[in-house]
Amino acid sequence: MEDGKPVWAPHPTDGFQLGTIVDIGADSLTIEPLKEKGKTFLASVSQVFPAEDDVNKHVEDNCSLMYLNEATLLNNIRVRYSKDKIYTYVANILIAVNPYYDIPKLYSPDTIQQYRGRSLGTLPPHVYAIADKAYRDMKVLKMSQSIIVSGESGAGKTENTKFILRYLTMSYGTGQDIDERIVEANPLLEAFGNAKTVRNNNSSRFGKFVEIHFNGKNAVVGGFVSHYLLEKSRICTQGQEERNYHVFYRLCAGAPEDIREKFHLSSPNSFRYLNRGCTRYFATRDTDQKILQNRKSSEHLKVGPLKDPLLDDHGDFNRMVVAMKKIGLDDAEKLDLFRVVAGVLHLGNIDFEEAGSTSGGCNLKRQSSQALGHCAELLGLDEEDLRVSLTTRVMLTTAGGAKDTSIKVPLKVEQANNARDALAKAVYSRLFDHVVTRVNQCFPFESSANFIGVLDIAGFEYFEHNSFEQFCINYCNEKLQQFFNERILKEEQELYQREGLGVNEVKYVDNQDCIDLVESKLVGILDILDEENRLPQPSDQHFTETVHSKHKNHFRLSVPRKSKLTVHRNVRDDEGFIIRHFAGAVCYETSKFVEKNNDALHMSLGSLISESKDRFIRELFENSNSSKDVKQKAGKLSFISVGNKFKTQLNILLDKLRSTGSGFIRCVKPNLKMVSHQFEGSQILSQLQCSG
Ligand SMILES: Nc1ncnc2c1ncn2[C@@H]1O[C@H](COP(=O)(O)OP(=O)(O)OP(=O)(O)O)[C@@H](O)[C@H]1O
Repeated sequence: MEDGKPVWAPHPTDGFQLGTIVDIGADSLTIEPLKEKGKTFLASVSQVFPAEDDVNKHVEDNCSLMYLNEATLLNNIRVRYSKDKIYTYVANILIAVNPYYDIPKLYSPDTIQQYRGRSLGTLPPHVYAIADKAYRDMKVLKMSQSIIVSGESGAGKTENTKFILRYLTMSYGTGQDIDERIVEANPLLEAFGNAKTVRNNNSSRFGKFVEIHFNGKNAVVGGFVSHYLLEKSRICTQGQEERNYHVFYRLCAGAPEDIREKFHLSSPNSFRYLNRGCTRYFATRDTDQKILQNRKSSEHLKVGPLKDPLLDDHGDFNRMVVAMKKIGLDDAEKLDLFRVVAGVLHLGNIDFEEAGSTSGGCNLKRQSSQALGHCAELLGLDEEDLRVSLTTRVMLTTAGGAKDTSIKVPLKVEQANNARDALAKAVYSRLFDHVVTRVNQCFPFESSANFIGVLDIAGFEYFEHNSFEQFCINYCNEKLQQFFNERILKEEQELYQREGLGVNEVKYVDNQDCIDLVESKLVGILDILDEENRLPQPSDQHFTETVHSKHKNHFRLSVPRKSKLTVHRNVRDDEGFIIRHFAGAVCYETSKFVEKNNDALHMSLGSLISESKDRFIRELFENSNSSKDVKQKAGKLSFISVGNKFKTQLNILLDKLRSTGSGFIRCVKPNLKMVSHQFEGSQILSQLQCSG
């Protein structure tokens, strides 16, 4: 840094500000901001960076900045964003800032045409350029390719994924039905797997890897979607400002009268699984008038609809129906899907009260009988069987003279509530699996030469309270970061060395120890959790204590009281742990880890649902709780591990990624208000740091 020349120094909201160095201390610098002459502040030497001569100039590739550092990179993105240039390269990696509005012509068919077959860098940075590079690499190297799209919730991963899919099918499709089906599959997946959260009105609550397959002549022949970790807690409860999955509201708002009657639908107000969250519909002024008054919640009637340029529950219902038709679902299949969604809503309305006898059990509340009837009817169950299965649990005796005799154990109100919610989660998540399977059947291919896969999965997450969901997603991000390091840093450096280029070694932290902490056999956190689940009386506390005792001096693990944040210091040692991730330390609260790690229904519910009179419901539960299985497992604790299933899926995914060429897109959310033209520097900086 030269004397008197402007530098970038930290700023609490903008990330960095321009200033000049007025004094140099042992390890800090005194800075005078350009905007506030006469006022000075101290900054550590490591946080002050040289500025470009012209800070209003911008470049398409950050690597061509005179000084490449955190501050100049942030400034370059800021200047470009102010000119609607949301895409910027860092060598081959694309940074994409969410504009939160439609930039004219940015994704038009003409633009698609322009990028076709053009090398990276010949046209302005664009997601299409990354898609085309993947295609050309696939063609030239005769090797499948992957594009990893990452970023926090609301950063634009799903939108960019869709742009890639549309680009590839439009540019390299055969112009046949299959191209349209690949694009049309999205609204369907989004209806069942996306929801309004405080961070994103259309948040994907599952991860996905979408493959587009090509034949030997490099034309599109089909597609395949793999999905990961649907957020199940949302099916039963949502935060006050959040909603359940879109399909519930779309059905309530948009279903024609005959469907509404058949499935006994009404406003979101009247369903427990909806009315504890936000019950308003997304609508425009016009579409709001199309929704019948008796389908609107009191909240909606009072404050009006939610607004989002891309969402409209009434219109989206019709679009969803059209998408179903286009991908080949007939009317009966469509009604099957709606029926199960409605069945879940009625199931949620079943309430229990203490039985008032000495049994310690519970009964259904009288006013729940209608909900019970509707639910049983829609899910093809016997009303009485459903009542009994929700309020009692069957156990087989394992010893003594009466071995293998089944006994009915009454459930307490809280246990019955849990059983009901577990059934709702199981039914809905099976339904979601079915939607994905069905989507995959609609673009089948017999064989393919290569594929281009696009990974759209949640980025690193840390909130004030973090649970099993964040634990899984951050474990996934550790694995992806390791892959990124391997691909971008390690392989590039090896190349430089091979070619004898004197490039300074870029240091990065190997995170294998963190991955091992989670996934090692027996001593890894996932295996410790499974072990806990198999105990006769598993508990979150015991699990947490075991984690701490097995990894006492692990560099990556510590107890919550060592946190820098007060909220975490209040968490007891047996209530949580801190993991030092590559992107920062996260405190996980382990309450419900045991429950969330188990996908099995209790025995009575398992056999009830898998023996439904309804063919569709039976098919959803095929290969899971078959009655034979259940009987065999009787006496033992039924347990299906969520964590280890995810680990297996993730390892398959990573093997796949390692066997393909790769491209990376880092999506950035410009502000927390979800509005256009607002660049909040400091939080963007932390996203860039999180992405390594
Ligand atoms: N390129 C874009 N142009 C216009 N609007 C965009 C663009 N990218 C994103 N958006 C807007 O931002 C919203 C959030 O984007 P998106 O759903 O893709 O985020 P995400 O990273 O997938 O989030 P999540 O992890 O919650 O699913 C979109 O619904 C859309 O309104």
